[in-house]
Amino acid sequence: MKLRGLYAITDSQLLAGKFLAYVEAALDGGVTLLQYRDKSSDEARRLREAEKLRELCSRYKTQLIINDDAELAARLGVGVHLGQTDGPLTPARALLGSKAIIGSTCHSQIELAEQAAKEGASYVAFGRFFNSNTKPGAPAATVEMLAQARTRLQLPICVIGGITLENAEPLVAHGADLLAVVHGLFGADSTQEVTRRARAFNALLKI
Ligand SMILES: Cc1ncc(COP(=O)(O)OP(=O)(O)O)c(N)n1
Ligand SMILES: Cc1nc(C(=O)O)sc1CCOP(=O)(O)O
Ligand SMILES: [Mg+2]
Repeated sequence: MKLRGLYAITDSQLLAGKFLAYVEAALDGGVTLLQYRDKSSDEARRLREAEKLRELCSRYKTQLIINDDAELAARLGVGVHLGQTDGPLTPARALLGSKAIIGSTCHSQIELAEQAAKEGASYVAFGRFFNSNTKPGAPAATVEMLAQARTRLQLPICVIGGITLENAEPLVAHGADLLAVVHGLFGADSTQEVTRRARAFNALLKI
C-alpha cells in the first residue's frame, strides 16, 4: 500500500504537559505516520515515551516512526527516519528488515532522493518549504523542485517545514504524498482543534 496522508511529528517542548492527549487527538483525526522526534539525550525517557506511542499507534492502526535512532526503532519493531548525518540507510534496512518503513531527509536535492531509493528508503522527505518555528535553520526547498522530483521518483514523497492548513494545498498539487507537520498540527489550543486539523489535512490529500 502506497504511503499517503498526514505525517504527524511530535515536539517535546511544544507538547510538554499534553503529550499523549494531543497525540491521541491527532490519531483520532487520522494519521498515516507518527514520528517520535525528541532531540534530548535522555534515553530512558525516550524509551518510555516511544513505548507509550507504540501502544497508542497500535490502537489506532497508525505506523510509528522513530527519528534519528535506528537501534531504538529496532528495539520497538517500528520504522525510522534518518537525516543525512544520522547514519547510512543500508545497515538500517538490514537491521529493521524488509517491511520496516525507513524515511530519508533529502533537503532539496533530487540526487539524494535517488540515492536513498537505491539504498532501500521507503519514502523521501524534502523541505523546508516554509518558515519553520520548529527548525528555522533547515535548508529551503521549492515547489518547482518538488514537481521535478515527482516526475523522477517512484517512491512516496514527504514534504516538511512550516506546513499549515493554509499553505499545504500547492504541495499536494505538485506531488506530495505525505504532509509532515509539527506546529501546524500540534500548535493548537485544544485537543478538539488538533483532531479538526488532522481531518482537514487528510481532506486536502483526499483521504
Ligand atoms: C519526515 C521528516 N523529514 C525530515 C526530517 C528532518 O530530519 P533531519 O534532517 O535528520 O533533522 P532532525 O529532525 O533530526 O532534526 C524529519 N525529522 N522528518
Ligand atoms: C524536523 C524538520 N525538518 C525539516 C527539514 O526541512 O528537513 S523542517 C522540520 C520542522 C518541521 O516542523 P514544523 O512543521 O513546525 O515546521
Ligand atoms: Mg535527524
